[in-house]
Amino acid sequence: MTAKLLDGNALAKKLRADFKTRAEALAAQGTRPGLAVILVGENPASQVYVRNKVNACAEAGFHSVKLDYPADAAPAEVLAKIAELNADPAIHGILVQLPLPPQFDEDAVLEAISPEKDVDGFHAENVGALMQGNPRFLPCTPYGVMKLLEEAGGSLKGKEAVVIGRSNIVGKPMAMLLLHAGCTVTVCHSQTADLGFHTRRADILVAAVGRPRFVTGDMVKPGAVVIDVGINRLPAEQGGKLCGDVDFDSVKEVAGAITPVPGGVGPMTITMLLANTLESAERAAGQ
Ligand SMILES: Nc1nc(=O)c2c([nH]1)NC[C@@H]1CN(c3ccc(C(=O)N[C@@H](CCC(=O)O)C(=O)O)cc3)C=[N+]21
Ligand SMILES: [Mg+2]
Repeated sequence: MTAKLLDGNALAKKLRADFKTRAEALAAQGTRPGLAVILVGENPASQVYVRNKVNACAEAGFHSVKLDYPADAAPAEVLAKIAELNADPAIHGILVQLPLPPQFDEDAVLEAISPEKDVDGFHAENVGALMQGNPRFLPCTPYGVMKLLEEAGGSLKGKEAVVIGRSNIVGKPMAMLLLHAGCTVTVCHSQTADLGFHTRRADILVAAVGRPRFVTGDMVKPGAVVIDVGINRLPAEQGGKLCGDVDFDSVKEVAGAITPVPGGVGPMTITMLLANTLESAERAAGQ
């Protein structure tokens, strides 16, 4: 292995210790950071993520509430709860776990969250603010990736960055953050003609495709920083374990630095959710 391992668990632990100190200081002045997480349905992966988020809050000294709805919940009921949380002074962040069941209009739900409490950064107002270079909340996964890149060291200015994936949650905001950091950014996707041509030019390569082990060593420039956003559960007959969008074994021999799965981007996503909730609470307390 030649690549340096970018350890998301270690960085998350360091950042969360600082958040805990800040949360306790804020609580001593009467404002304990509070997060509400809404989960609709019984998707087992979503249940794990939501439980991890709630546990992370408790460990950092945040208040949290978890609201569970059955898969056949009426959208109006969830929207009424969001309105209630928008007005609740003990809640500084509201997260509705995605995906939602088919009877929901996801955009309508995201727009119902107060932009001041939209700690996912998915509300149109916050997406627009990010585009303009005036962000209120950075979307947690791309925000976590920027922290990992900071940890990798070296300036981002003038670097070639390639993002594979163009989702609203990861690919698009990721490209915007890299652009703001001074990278020359290329966004690749399923219709990209010659993917390898682009990825082999990347000093920084971010994979958010949702296909297990999609990025292989031959697609990577020697010395590149490779960030794996993928979380794929392999079928039971292949061991049932988690794997990323990057073929770790071949890429680690070529890259200069690489994130593992698990233990890379995932724990940083939750960490930046805490960061946004804490920031929101600090703002609410007038700091
Ligand atoms: N409104 C909304 N906001 C989200 O931020 C959001 C969402 N919906 N829907 C689903 C995705 C996925 N996501 C993850 C968070 C943590 C890990 C994580 O902690 N992963 C661990 C492994 C966890 C495991 O064992 O399954 C790791 O990579 O080390 C993964 C994935 C947040 N998401
Ligand atoms: Mg895509």
